[in-house]
Amino acid sequence: MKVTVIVLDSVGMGELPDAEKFGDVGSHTINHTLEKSGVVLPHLAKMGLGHISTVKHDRPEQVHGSYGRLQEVSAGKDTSTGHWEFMGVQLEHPFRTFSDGFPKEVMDRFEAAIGTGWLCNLPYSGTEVIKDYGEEHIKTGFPIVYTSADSVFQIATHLDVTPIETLYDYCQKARDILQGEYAVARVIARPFRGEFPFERAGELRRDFSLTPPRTVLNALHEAGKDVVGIGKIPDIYDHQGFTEEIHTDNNLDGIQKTLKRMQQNFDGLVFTNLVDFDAKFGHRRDPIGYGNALKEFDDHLPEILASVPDDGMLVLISDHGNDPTVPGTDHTREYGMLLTYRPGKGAVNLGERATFADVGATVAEALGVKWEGPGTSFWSELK
Ligand SMILES: O=P(O)(O)O[C@H]1O[C@H](CO)[C@@H](O)[C@H]1O
Ligand SMILES: [Mn+2]
Ligand SMILES: [Mn+2]
Repeated sequence: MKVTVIVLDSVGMGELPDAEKFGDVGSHTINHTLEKSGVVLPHLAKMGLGHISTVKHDRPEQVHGSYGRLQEVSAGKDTSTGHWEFMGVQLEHPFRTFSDGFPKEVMDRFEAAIGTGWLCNLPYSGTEVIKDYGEEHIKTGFPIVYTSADSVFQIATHLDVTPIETLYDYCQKARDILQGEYAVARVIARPFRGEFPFERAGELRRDFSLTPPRTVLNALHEAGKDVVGIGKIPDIYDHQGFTEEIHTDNNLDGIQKTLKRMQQNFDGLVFTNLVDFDAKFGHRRDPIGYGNALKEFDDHLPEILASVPDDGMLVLISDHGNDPTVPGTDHTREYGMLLTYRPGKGAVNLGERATFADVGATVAEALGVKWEGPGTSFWSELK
């Protein structure tokens, strides 16, 4: 049995009931992006996008997918929290964030471990931080450290100054330090290249995650299923539970590699993350670019649907919002997308799911694997 799950990173379906606690009242990534960009998504509409109760889009009478929206119960609105919950981990406490930068103790240990100084250590937008500190980095060779509203320790270096393997080594050293009371969800390598204002080398980005508790991916792996992670998926779960990892350079590359892998043999899960929606357009508050990226995905959807075998399943989900029309540059606390497709089966309204973990529970049941953790499977509604 072939199951494919694709995460459209940050494509939120409107504010969650607790959005106020996150300062995100009124956020609505999908509606605001479609409004601002004027883009229409005919193939996603045929899967039921406009039938999701919070979404404003055409609602064709005949849809061939099942649709709903996902509530996030974990305390957070970042990629790690969302993805871990998809696969059965509900976090009661948010990952620690460092809105004033990292404490002296941490930075002293980091400096001793890497043997050079460092720059910045503040919350920053990744494209701004290289403009403001890039030249100094080139002069001194000191890596640029920055964070955000997410639980991240990000290290930016120029490819001509710091070899990429050295940057990854800095990240591993930071990862070893940032445990226990300083346990950030991710340490992220953010290399850049070229001349001022510089360009980020997105294809060389690497995420060094905390190790998650046991997830559905471990259960699938133990049951002998194929578990193929595409894009940053294996990084997000600290490489736990995968039989295969496929790196991608951007959304289009992720779509093409997913298609290729879907068309080859496997028995289990192909699990893809498409991050450009978030990294290139959401955080950059670029609704036009965001709309075009959605259109690009929509253009390829017929080919993806045609690659789902008769007894297979496709699931499209999103891990948080990142409304490109609201102030700031951070994620927004929103419902996750839920669209599923099974060839020849009718369309079912899957309603509002109580937790992202329903996705993992459903994948496990579809593949005949026992999952003892959180989540309620909706597989019986799709059969
Ligand atoms: O501004 P850039 O570097 O894209 O960083 C963004 O990407 C990080 C990880 O997804 C987020 O925490 C946010 O800071
Ligand atoms: Mn994300
Ligand atoms: Mn992000």
